[in-house]
This record gives sequence, structure tokens and C-alpha cells, in this order.
Amino acid sequence: MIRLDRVSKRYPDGTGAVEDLSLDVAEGDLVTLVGPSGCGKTTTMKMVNRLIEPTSGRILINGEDITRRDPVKLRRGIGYVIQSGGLLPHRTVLDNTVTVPSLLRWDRRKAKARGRELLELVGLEPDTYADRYPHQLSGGQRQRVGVARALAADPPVLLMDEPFGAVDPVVRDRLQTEFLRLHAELKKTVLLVTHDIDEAVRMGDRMAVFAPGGRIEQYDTPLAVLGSPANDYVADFVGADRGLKRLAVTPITPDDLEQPPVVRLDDSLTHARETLRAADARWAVVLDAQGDLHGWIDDREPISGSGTVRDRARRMEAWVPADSSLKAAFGMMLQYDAGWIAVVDGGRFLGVLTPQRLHEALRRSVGAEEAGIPPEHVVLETIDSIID
Ligand SMILES: Nc1ncnc2c1ncn2[C@@H]1O[C@H](COP(=O)(O)OP(=O)(O)OP(=O)(O)O)[C@@H](O)[C@H]1O
Repeated sequence: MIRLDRVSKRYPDGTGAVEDLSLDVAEGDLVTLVGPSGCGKTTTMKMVNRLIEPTSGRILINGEDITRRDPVKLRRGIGYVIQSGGLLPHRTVLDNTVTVPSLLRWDRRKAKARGRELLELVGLEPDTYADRYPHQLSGGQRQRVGVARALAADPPVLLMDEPFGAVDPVVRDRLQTEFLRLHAELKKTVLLVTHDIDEAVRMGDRMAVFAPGGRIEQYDTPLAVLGSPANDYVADFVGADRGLKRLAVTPITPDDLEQPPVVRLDDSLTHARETLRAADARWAVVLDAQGDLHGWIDDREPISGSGTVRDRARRMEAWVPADSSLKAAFGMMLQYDAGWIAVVDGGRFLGVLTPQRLHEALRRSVGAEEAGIPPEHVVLETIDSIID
């Protein structure tokens, strides 16, 4: 979709910002450009919409050399989001949102309808926000308008320069989550510049790690970059806690789950007691009549009497969906001070994740990356197996 082919940029004052850089971005991928300040990320991005012209090399979008395109027309087909939104202060939110459709001379009514639809899409209620001015918005809201504006003419490509850099960490986290949801839905091809390694890992289908002088030291999936950094520079940049960072991008897999004993709400307490005894367990998961997760029952107080599980079952407060990351599961365990966490698909109970299983899942994921095999084929060495 986007190809940078041996691109270099030397500014007139002699500064070499980008050096012989090649990068292929697949259609629909979100690629993060990450690295310390001054290493050429922004220069690289701005060459894609010709805000900066390369000194040498070629840039292709869908096979077409963009240096042959009229820069103004080219830019109208590429959404561009910059830090703090870059909104025009004297224009309303709606007018800002439809800047590009207006330039493209869309019918005014159609443009406004599109603008309202986009505000809705980025989580800003149009009735409340459409007629406000940028100074009447919070930083996070301005950033949302910036994203809506970039999407207005439905461009296939989005360029985002530190789009979540100007807001506090809580708002940033929310904007990142919302943008990932939006990206999953819209499947734009996105280049996102950031100097925040956590953001690069979380957001990127792939990440390009830049070094000073405008070189890419590694271009791969976040899992691969964290699992096998290409060299000392990348290892240093991603940090000593890269094992922890992997948690955020390692999905839960069925192999990671433990299967505790299961009882139903309408089972008798006698049956529940026998189930626990047979499994030599202290607790069991409780499902409702539809087989959906209800809660759990434990034997901290003896399970006796003639009632049903319903009388003793406790509601489950902490669970995670099956498509969560190990980090989300770990976060839930800490938040609820829980020794295990249920994993569900819709309402359907799949199993539980325990700290030990979580640790094994992480080791499997690292082992898989190092050996280039699927995680389920990794054989984990335990202390026992080493002693044997
Ligand atoms: N117009 C310019 N003229 C001369 N040098 C420039 C110009 N713009 C940028 N540079 C230099 O080019 C290098 C790369 O800058 P660039 O803005 O691409 O880096 P960056 O990685 O995006 O940095 P940051 O994260 O701080 O935004 C830097 O050394 C910068 O000082």
C-alpha cells in the first residue's frame, strides 16, 4: 500500500534527517514509527504527504509514485492528525470536521451530515458539540475532532503525528482504546509517529524502531520486537521491562486456561460438595441454566444442608473476554485481589487464568518468538524437569 524505497532527506542546512530508508506498509495495517527525539520520524511521515520532499528515493502509494501527483490533491486523499488537533480556532467543531469535504466542494448538506456522523463515531454527541468552538473543548475532545476531521473524506491512508501526545495518561489510554476500535472497524492504512514505546507497542500491527540519523533498526510486530530485539540499540530502547510489555500484546489462548470443577445454579449442594471432593478442589465455577458464567462457590464454610448451589453461589465480579491480553487479565487479578480470573466468550465460560498459568503463557510466548514456532509447541522447562 505504502512503499518507501531507499528514501533520504537532507535539509538545506546539511542536516541528514533520514538515510536510505525503506519501509513497506501493508493495506489496513497500523504501523507505528517510534524512536527518540530528532531521529527523523516526523520527516519520514511528512514525506508521505509531500509536506517535505525527499532528497532521493521513491515513495509509492498503491504502486503510484507520489512525486508525480499534485501535492494538494494528494493531501486531500490522506488524512492527517497532529498533536492537539490542529483545529482552526474561529471555526465551529462541525466546520472543522468538514474542512476537507468543503475543499472538495461536497454538497453542504451532505458534508454536514457526514460531519455529524463522524463526531458521533469519535464519541462526541453532535447535538452538544457541533456548534462549539475549539477553545470550549477539553484537550481529549479536541484530539477527537482532529481524528474526525482526518477521516471526513474517507481517505484510505491516515498519517498521525503524536496524536495522543498532548493529553494526560488517563485520557490518552481512552483515546488509544477508542482509536484501536475505530481502526478495527475502518481498516485504514495508518502511520503513527510516537516517541512513547508503550504506545507504539500497544497500537502497532507493526512498529518501526528509528535510530538517530533516520535509520530503521527493526521493523516487525511488537511481539517480535519485544521478544527478539534486532540489536543492542533496540533492546535498550524497548527497555529492560520488555517481558512485562509483552503482557500487553500477548493474547490469551485456550492452552493457557485451567479447567476448574464446574457446577450449575440448580445443582444440589450435595452434588457441589461431591464435585469438589472428587476434584480435590476448594472452589468451583458456577454456571447458570444457559451455561453462562454466574459466579463461584467455595468451601470456606462447609457446604452442607439440602439447598441448591444458588443459595451459596457468589456473583463473579471479575472476568475478562477471550480476546483480552494477558495484561488485562493480570490487571483484573490485581484490581480484585483475585487468585484466578475467569475468561469468557460472550457469556460462555472458557476456563480460568491463574498467576502460574499467566507466567507460563508469557514464557511460552517468549520461547515461541525465539524459536520461531507457535506458542503451543513450546515445551516449558520446570524446576522439576531440570532436577529429573
Ligand atoms: N526544516 C528543517 N531544517 C533543518 N533540519 C531539520 C528541519 N526539520 C527537522 N530537522 C532536523 O532533522 C532531524 C529529524 O527531525 P524530525 O522532526 O524528523 O525528528 P523526529 O524523530 O520526528 O523528532 P521528534 O520526536 O522530536 O518530533 C532533527 O535533527 C531535526 O533537528
